[in-house]
Amino acid sequence: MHTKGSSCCCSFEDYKLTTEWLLNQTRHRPKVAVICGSGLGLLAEGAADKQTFRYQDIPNFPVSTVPGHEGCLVFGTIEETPCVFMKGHFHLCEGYSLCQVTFPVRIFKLMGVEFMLVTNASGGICPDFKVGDIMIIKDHINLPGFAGQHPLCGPNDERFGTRFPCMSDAYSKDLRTLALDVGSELGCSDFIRTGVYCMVSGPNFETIAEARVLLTLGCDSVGMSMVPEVTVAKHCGLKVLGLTLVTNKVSLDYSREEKVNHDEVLEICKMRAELLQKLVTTLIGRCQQNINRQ
Ligand SMILES: O=P(O)(O)O[C@H]1O[C@H](CO)[C@@H](O)[C@H]1O
Ligand code: HPA
Repeated sequence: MHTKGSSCCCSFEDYKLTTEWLLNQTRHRPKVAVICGSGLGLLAEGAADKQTFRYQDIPNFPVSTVPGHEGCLVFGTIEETPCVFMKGHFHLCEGYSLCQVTFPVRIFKLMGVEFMLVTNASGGICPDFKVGDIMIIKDHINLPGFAGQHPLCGPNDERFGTRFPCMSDAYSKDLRTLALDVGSELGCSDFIRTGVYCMVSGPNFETIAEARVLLTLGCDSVGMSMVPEVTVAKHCGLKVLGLTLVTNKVSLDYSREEKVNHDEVLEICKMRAELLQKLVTTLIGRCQQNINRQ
């Protein structure tokens, strides 16, 4: 794997090599992939028959450098659904190219994954949002993409998808409806929201002027990840659900004294991890019913 500007630096052979390595090391054949954002690695704990690989031991895999990202791939089953969990993912601000950030998504596709559930932490922009709310992502704004930092820039490999993919339905409507239903069954409708997520490159949290711009643009929450993975997943035909945990309220007002920091973000993730795990586990069971019906 080599780096070439911001465009794709991985060849089809790189993806194939990693996929074959994993398929040779595990008997699991995942249908669902779950990407666990900051402090949300616990989501993998509900899986049975687990097999774990550290990122540094997987050929071509980047390694996690952000606190709260354990850096391992966990295969297992949830209610008989074969799954793979990424305990930790990669960020542009760690210095990775977007091709490296999204590398695992194409591995999942080549392994036979059909559904991808992405979770992360974000700051609430919508004034109605409260800390601890879980937002089902309806749509996103790819702010780095506006500036040419886009995971699909560079030569297009038709084996993954078309040159100009449609992104108006990146987040599956069926899965969003399912998530709302499951949330209501679990009695957490009060803090389940739906909205538009915006990705910024980070690593700094937003200035107040930037936060006001995001509000004007129609963003409900803001974070430093997820959009590249979702874009690449949609490009290669995966069905995607995005859940973001609102870990802090983004300051829109110069008189507000609170200052956000990553420890606080991890603290809120810890507080909500058990509930998110229940939500994700139940959703995976329902995805299986969907797979069986196909
Ligand atoms: O997106 P995840 O990995 O959850 O991490 C979130 O938490 C970090 C900030 O505290 C940022 O990296 C933001 O994107
Ligand atoms: O306020 C935030 N801004 C950007 N990313 C984040 N991740 C958690 N909270 C935030």
